[in-house]
Amino acid sequence: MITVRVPATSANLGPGFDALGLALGLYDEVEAELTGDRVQVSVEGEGEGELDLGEGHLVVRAMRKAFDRMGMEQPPGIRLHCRNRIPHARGMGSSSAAIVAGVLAARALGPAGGSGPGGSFSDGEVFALATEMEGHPDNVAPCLAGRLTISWTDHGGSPHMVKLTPHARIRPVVLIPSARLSTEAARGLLPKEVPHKDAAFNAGRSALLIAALTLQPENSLLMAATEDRLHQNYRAPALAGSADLVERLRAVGVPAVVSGAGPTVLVFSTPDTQDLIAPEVGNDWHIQQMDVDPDGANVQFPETR
Ligand SMILES: Nc1ncnc2c1ncn2[C@@H]1O[C@H](COP(=O)(O)OP(=O)(O)OP(=O)(O)O)[C@@H](O)[C@H]1O
Ligand SMILES: N[C@@H](CCO)C(=O)O
Repeated sequence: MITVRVPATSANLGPGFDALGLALGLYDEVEAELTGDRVQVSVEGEGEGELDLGEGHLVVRAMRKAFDRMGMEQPPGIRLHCRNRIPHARGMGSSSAAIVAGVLAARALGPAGGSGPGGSFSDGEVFALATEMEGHPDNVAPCLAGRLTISWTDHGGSPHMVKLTPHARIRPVVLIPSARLSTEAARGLLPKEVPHKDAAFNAGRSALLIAALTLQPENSLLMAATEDRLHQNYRAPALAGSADLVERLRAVGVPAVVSGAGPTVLVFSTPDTQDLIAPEVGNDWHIQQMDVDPDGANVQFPETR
């Protein structure tokens, strides 16, 4: 039996739509083994009593895809125990985490017993398969690698990433509501085309954000660098309270954005702004300061536990 640990992630970070992502110190753990003749899934925490416990479970679906991709015969029996802490459909990368967990579990339980770079299923192939299932690389990249990632897809459709280290002054804070919003519904609100001036605006802000998060974490730069014109306004009708909260926080000088497809709000707090957050946030939100996860997903084999 192996255990896969996968971090929550926040994508977009304001202007970096489908490109930027941050790994957070909140983890799902999946114990997996090949056994018996059927799929048995148990879930503890998020999704308990809600999720499909058979072939339809997202981790199982990702394992099946990975076994196919590795050219391995499908094992009839899979046993999973999932300890879920990442909230679902809140913009904290729960689906990417489940997909990455499944692909890494399948690789670890597959013929090569967990091939790394140069093995029969490389890290690049893991990234590509997880991105194909998720649809975009911005949550998958930090989930696999940790820290702050810039990800993109080349003309052949393969994903790539660069990993950066956020400055130690940056303390991410997430404000999590109880309401959910599926990524699919949130993507359905986006227009097919945007004005050129808005695209240019976001290009500049994204570049500035990388500088502000890694080199110059000054609040005035973070405020400008977290402005967005490509997705948050279009999604505002479905984000109701989150859009209002982002506006209220920004009005008092706190660099707040919608986390992923929402509705969680992400703040890049610094020692200068951390005390400004709580007074703007009502009781309906769970406030959590987060560490940045440094290393991304990992697999523990029995001998390493
Ligand atoms: N640990 C899990 N196990 C099984 N299914 C999961 C798990 N996590 C998420 N899912 C599935 O993915 C859905 C949420 O995915 P969705 O892409 O809508 O949101 P998200 O990944 O939480 O947010 P975002 O992509 O904006 O960060 C859940 O409703 C559930 O069906
Ligand atoms: N970039 C994605 C992240 C959520 O999966 C979006 O905003 O739709």
